[in-house]
Amino acid sequence: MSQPGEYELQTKPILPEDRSIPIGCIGSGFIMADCQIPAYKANGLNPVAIASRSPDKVAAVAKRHGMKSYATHQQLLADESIPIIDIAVPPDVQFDIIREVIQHKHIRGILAQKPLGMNLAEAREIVELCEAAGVTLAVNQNMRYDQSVLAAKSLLQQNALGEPVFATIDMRAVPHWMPWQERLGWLTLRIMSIHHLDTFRYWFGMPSRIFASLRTDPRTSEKFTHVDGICTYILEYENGLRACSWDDVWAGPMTEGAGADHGINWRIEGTAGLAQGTIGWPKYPERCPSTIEYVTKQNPDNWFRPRWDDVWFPDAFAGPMCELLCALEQGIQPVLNGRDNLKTMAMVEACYLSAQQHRAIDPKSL
Ligand SMILES: NC(=O)C1=CN([C@@H]2O[C@H](COP(=O)(O)OP(=O)(O)OC[C@H]3O[C@@H](n4cnc5c(N)ncnc54)[C@H](OP(=O)(O)O)[C@@H]3O)[C@@H](O)[C@H]2O)C=CC1
Ligand SMILES: O=C1CO[C@H](CO)[C@@H](O)[C@@H]1O
Repeated sequence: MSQPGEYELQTKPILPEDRSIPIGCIGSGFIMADCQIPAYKANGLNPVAIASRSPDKVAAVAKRHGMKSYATHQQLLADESIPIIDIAVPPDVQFDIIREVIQHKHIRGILAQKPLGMNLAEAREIVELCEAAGVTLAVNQNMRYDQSVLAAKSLLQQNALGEPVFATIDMRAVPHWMPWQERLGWLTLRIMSIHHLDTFRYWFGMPSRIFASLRTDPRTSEKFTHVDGICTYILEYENGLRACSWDDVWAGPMTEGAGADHGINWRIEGTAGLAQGTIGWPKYPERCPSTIEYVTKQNPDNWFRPRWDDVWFPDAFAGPMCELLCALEQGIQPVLNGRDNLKTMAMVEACYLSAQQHRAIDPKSL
């Protein structure tokens, strides 16, 4: 029974009516093999075939998940029974693959990985090519489907917190290493901060200005030169809201043995209430659900602490694919559509520019 100040919160994606639409997967690394495909299967979706660079690895992943394996993605794309393509390859490889995908008239939808392009200009080209080809493009900004992020969005949509005043994401955690990061010289902004920037945009819309300050990660700078190690940024909104995040992917000398006190906390303060939570992925492979707790002026002595068993890695990875399939069923654009994602890409670009020029940047001007 609900009490005053208690809200119905969404923590799961909306499933498509028809879950049997065949999905073809390109890439067989961690995120495809251990997160995307298991999440699709758990929700009754239908990933049928997979292809990537190394046929032996692909065959092993295909066997594990009961899928067909193709030796090349070109062979997969030629299979006219597969209208949906799910891509999870390094960012510098993604554009060429999308270019090939849209040559095939039977393909109706693409779920691409974040970052959509190597930079905003490339992401724009991808969006324009997909639009011209009539292929629906969605981007896998799946932090939006982290259960606590969805729950917070529900609170905001129901105006439970009043006008948002101040919001923070405090990350002290080391993301899993992807070998191509060294080749690209990227550590945090296009890898992890892109999720936090996208989450702020999902919660509050597009900011007017971003001020970012970055420094190198002392551990990674021994391996390769980068600018985006530990990243801090402040988003300024016209209505006075300030949202900021510090993405500390070093987390103290954690991996050098000084203890493992790591995690991610978020908090939204509004004129009528406060919500705060944790993000569970840093404990992966342990299944550690994200959390939320909130209190409002309607019932000031009562903190509500709804809980669930689902986790971001892997469960939340069903969200963007469900969204794409629902959008195709209804003949509309997914909320996570490619053109909309250009705003998130612009926010990332604004962070790079801001840090370089030591001034606030309006992402809408890029
Ligand atoms: N949305 C999210 O939460 C997350 C998104 N990601 C994104 O997903 C993507 C993949 O990440 P992840 O799985 O962790 O990375 P991995 O390095 O584990 O896997 C990359 C995959 O791409 C394949 N690949 C590499 N080069 C090529 C190529 N030239 N042509 C075709 N395939 C190629 C690799 O092949 P091979 O098996 O031969 O090495 C491998 O199967 C990245 O864009 C990353 O940013 C990653 C983590 C989380
Ligand atoms: O997108 C992402 C989400 O979180 C992961 C945590 O290991 C990152 O590595 C990744 O790139």
